[in-house]
Amino acid sequence: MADEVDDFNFEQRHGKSRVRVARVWRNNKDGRHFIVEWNVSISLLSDCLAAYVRGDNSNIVATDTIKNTVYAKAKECSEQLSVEEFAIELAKHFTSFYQQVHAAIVKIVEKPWERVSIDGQEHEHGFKLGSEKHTTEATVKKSGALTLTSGIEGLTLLKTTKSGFEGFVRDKYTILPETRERILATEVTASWRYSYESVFSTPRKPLYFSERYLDVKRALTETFYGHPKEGVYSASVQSTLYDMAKSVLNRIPDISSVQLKMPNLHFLPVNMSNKDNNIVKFEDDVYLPTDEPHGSIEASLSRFWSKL
Ligand SMILES: O=c1[nH]c(=O)c2[nH]c(=O)[nH]c2[nH]1
Repeated sequence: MADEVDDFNFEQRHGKSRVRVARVWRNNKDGRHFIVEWNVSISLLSDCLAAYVRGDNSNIVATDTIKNTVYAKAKECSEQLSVEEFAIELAKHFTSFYQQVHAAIVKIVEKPWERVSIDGQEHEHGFKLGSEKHTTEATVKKSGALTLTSGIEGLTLLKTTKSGFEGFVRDKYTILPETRERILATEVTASWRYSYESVFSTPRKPLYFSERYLDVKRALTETFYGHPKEGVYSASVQSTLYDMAKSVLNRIPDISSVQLKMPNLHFLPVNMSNKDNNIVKFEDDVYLPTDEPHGSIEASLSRFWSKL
């Protein structure tokens, strides 16, 4: 919200951050339970200039009310839904219920609770925490205009071979030897934008976006590792990142752009000797793992003809 006030430009938003909610659905027919745990942050763009410049709160939706709405809407969701659908539902509520709210931005991070299996049998109500997190951000305007992005945080991948780095710039400060044999490890942060531009045009299929999330994760990991036996050679983090981004856009038609951040988590060869002995001679076996410092490599890829 940009306003002109006292000869200044003024922009403001308010909301509630890190509202934590868990929702359980119980299937009384087969006894299976489902749980999600969400950390919700909401920002409202609203006409409430008077609160800032005159101490007049008459247009303010209290951030406490914003927080309560998260629990009320979670209660209302009688069927299991994706984190994206919940974000859109919340944002729609704020923009349609309050005349002074022009737009709502809802960000959610989902904790990766996964059903456990005991002796190969899926447990009805037992869950353990997985690793990577599913994120989303929905922005909804009063008109129903939507921008929807989703993401993965903390997808940590490693392969012990089929990676190298050669042919890079060599100058008076370069020490790094060229190699066709190294460990490749990274912690992927991905975000992608869906092409739906209105809350009225999103797919109605239950858990549609949860399925797309799994598709993206599969595209990223399969491309990183390659075939289970042969693998695939990586000439650099850059080249693997590009292949991963491309596979997301090639496999999932309703994603219009994807951004990947892939730090290069180094595994340094260990060579140790003193004046008498070679204690450890590196033979692609003993490494010093380190994440500090790490290479930082990021890029985004979008379709030419996406409606962005
Ligand atoms: O895959 C890599 N990309 C780089 O840009 C780089 N730089 C570096 O020192 N090692 C690597 N590895």
